[in-house]
Parts: sequence; structure tokens; C-alpha cells
Amino acid sequence: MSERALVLEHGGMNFDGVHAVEDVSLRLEPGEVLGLIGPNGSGKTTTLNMLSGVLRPTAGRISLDGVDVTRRPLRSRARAGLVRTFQSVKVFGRLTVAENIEAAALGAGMRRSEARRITLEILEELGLSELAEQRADAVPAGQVRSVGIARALALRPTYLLLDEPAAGQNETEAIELIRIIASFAKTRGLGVLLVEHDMTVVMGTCDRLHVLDSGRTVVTGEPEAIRRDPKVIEIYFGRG
Ligand SMILES: Nc1ncnc2c1ncn2[C@@H]1O[C@H](COP(=O)(O)OP(=O)(O)OP(=O)(O)O)[C@@H](O)[C@H]1O
Repeated sequence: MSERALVLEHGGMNFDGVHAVEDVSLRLEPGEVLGLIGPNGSGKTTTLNMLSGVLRPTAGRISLDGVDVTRRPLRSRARAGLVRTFQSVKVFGRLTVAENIEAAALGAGMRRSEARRITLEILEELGLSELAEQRADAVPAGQVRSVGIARALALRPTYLLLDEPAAGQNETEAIELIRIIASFAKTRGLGVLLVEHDMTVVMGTCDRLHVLDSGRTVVTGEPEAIRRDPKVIEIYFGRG
């Protein structure tokens, strides 16, 4: 197996006796899109918070391309190529969308001309070019999330963790956005972990799915196998 991967081994998070996540192991390689799915409260966001460094796991180990980062904070992981988005995106409202993205690239040490070039390239690939010169506080809520994704991509990560990137969009828009992100993953060798609770959205867009329920792994595999898995059917459709 390749050393190049983001790996969680036997991860656990215990909040004062509440086992939000227990013994979860997963692996994300460059170039693949892994959907982390499960019903409300199943531990998706907690897992993403552990992987990105927002939370320090109470059990287990996280490694990034073979290096143990379990005790490293978010910023240090971001410098090493692991970048995340948040459910609520904070933009500089008085700056344009392009300036918001450039600011991220400049903050990561890029030269101004390069930051500008990368910004325009990413906006085009995400289908957001027409927003480039618009003030960020005038952008509709659904598209602000895409601005957040563009900003994360401007940091040129190797691994990108997305927390419900398509929330607030309808199913067709959500699938379209995730398809675009998946094509980024393929062309740039980017590993994408996508937290999502809508099965339909992840089915046709992810390479693999990891299903959680009550903080534990139910099953991991290719979408077609997951769709037919009796345990997954029970979780999604069997509970009144
Ligand atoms: N800071 C915290 N303190 C105590 N319990 C927490 C904390 N954060 C999460 N939990 C609990 O951990 C469990 C998993 O929560 P988490 O937010 O990770 O689930 P989720 O799958 O992301 O849910 P959703 O789809 O609703 O966002 C839930 O029971 C939640 O109440």
C-alpha cells in the first residue's frame, strides 16, 4: 500500500462520556473521492474535525503521508497539505470573490501574480467566473459555500475535507458541484473526503463510501455495493 494517504487508525472521540466516534479507521488516497455518510448524529463531523485537527482524538492515530499528525493543530496540518472547509463560510464581505480567494493564496505564501492566476483558474473550473468581481457579501448563500471551496483549493492541498459542501442546494445542483470537485480530484491528484448525509448525492459522484452509524463504521466500499448492503438499507430506510 502507498505511503501517500491520510489515515485514521482506530479513531475515537469521547465527550465527557458521550462516545461520538468509536474505533473508526479510514484511508484517503490522493486522486480519490471518499464519501463519509450516515444519519444525523452518526459522527461524520466529529470524524472530520479529528482528521483536520479541530479536535484531538481521545483514541487512535492520524497520519498524513506516513507522518504522525495526531497531536498537530489545524494550521500545521494545513501547511502539510490537509485543508478543510466549514459548514458556515466566513468571507471578507467588502472584498470581491476573487480577492477573497487571492487572500487565501497570498496567505499561503504565493506571489501576487500567481495568486491571481490560480484564483481565476479555480473560479472558471468551478463555473463561478461571473462572480469574480462581485462583492462577497452580495453572493447568495448556496454559492458562498462554493467560494469557500475555491478558497480551500487555492491553498493547493493534497487532501481536501469538505463538510456538506452542497447543503442548501437542490439535489441536481449538489450532484453537479460534487462532480466538478471529483474532476478536480482526478486531474490534480487531490484526495477528497466529503461529508454528506444524502445518499443520492454521493452515489454517482464518489469512488468509495464509508458509512457511519452511532459513531461506528457500518461498512466501507464502492457505492454500488453500499447501495445493496442490508445494514445500510436498514439505517436509511428501515427506521420509521
Ligand atoms: N462537543 C460535543 N460535546 C458533546 N457531544 C457532542 C459534541 N459534538 C458532537 N457530539 C455528539 O456526538 C455525536 C456525533 O455528532 P456529529 O456532529 O459528529 O454527527 P454528524 O453525523 O455530523 O451529524 P449531523 O449529520 O447531524 O451533522 C452526536 O450524538 C452529538 O450529539
